[in-house]
Amino acid sequence: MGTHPCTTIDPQWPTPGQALARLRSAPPLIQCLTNTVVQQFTANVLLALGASPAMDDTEGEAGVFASIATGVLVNLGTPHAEEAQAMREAIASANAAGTPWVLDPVAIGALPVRTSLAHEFRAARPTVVRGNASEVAALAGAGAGGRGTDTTDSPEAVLGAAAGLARETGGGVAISGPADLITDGERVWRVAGGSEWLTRVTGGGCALGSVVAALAGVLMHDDAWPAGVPGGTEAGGDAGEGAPLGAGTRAAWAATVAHALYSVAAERAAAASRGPGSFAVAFLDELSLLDPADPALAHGARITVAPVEDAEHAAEAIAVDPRTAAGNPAPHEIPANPLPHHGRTYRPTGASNGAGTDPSKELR
Ligand SMILES: Nc1ncnc2c1ncn2[C@@H]1O[C@H](COP(=O)(O)OP(=O)(O)OP(=O)(O)O)[C@@H](O)[C@H]1O
Ligand SMILES: Cc1ncsc1CCO
Repeated sequence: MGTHPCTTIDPQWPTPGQALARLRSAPPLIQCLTNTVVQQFTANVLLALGASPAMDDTEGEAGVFASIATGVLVNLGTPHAEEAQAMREAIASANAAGTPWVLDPVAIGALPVRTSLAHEFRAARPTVVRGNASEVAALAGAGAGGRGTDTTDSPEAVLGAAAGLARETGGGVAISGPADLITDGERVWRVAGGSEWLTRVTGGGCALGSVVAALAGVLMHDDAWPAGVPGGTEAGGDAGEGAPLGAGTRAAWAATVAHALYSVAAERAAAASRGPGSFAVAFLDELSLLDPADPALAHGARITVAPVEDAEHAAEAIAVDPRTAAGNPAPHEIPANPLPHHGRTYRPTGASNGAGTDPSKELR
């Protein structure tokens, strides 16, 4: 490859469409130890995509289940004592089996039980950490957390901390927001698009974690993915031409693919929705209708990449909206919410581009 590996997406890496085809040809079994609020929505999201969910968070059997699962989600939204113990079992079992697992540190920062658990689990080296910007910053030791389950930071502002976290765990770190940022510690992939309606349905981020677990399960041990491509050490670093593709880089790319699939389905659902209720239903429909051959699921359709050594430079580079590039879909106009919204104007937190800075796209 003549080009610096940090600024290219290798054409040999599976596209979102190819990854989706592989997922559907052999549906991954995804164990979700997740919060009580989002269990059904999460299971439905996985089913709609083509994966097979199982919400086994029972102490004494969660570890047994993790030994046969394709991927595992550990989400700290409602971390009761028994579930916390089940999480320990599942993580130990997943690590022993080499099964990818995703940590979603929901609302950590000020809350002691989940914050302590998140740091305990971080030391077990999650394949992917997925959270909103405040959650990722808190896990990286660079922030005090958000407002409950909502972020008070932008993904761009916490990118440097996220990259440090990725280098420490040797995995990928994914930050959701108006545009999603995913890093392996060396470079950052930006996924454009999506829909603000995802923030108005509970579990928009939590279910995304399960989709990341599904794609990591499909792609981490994918034989069709060439092993010797530029860029990547064990920790995801840039080892140069011909070096083995690191686990961290694979994890970050699997997470990027998951975010791209999610983003396309959300945009299409938003176009067919009147509000959060119809959006949630349409989103499940659109996930199931995703077509692997759709040009919107090619590499360049919404994914851009930049080096992360200099986080400021990376934030600048990725601030260029790739949707203006040839072959990309026009950004979807989010319809105004026709319902009164408790007399307040909803402003997406942490917006630095796209819908977040366009007042015409506010939900009122
Ligand atoms: N302003 C926005 N515009 C478009 N998409 C958005 C916006 N904010 C978030 N999203 C999308 O919503 C999804 C969930 O991200 P979010 O940051 O809300 O997660 P979260 O806070 O962890 O969610 P939760 O804890 O409610 O499950 C992601 O797919 C993200 O891309
Ligand atoms: C609302 C809520 N409370 C704890 S977890 C959760 C789901 C969204 O994160």
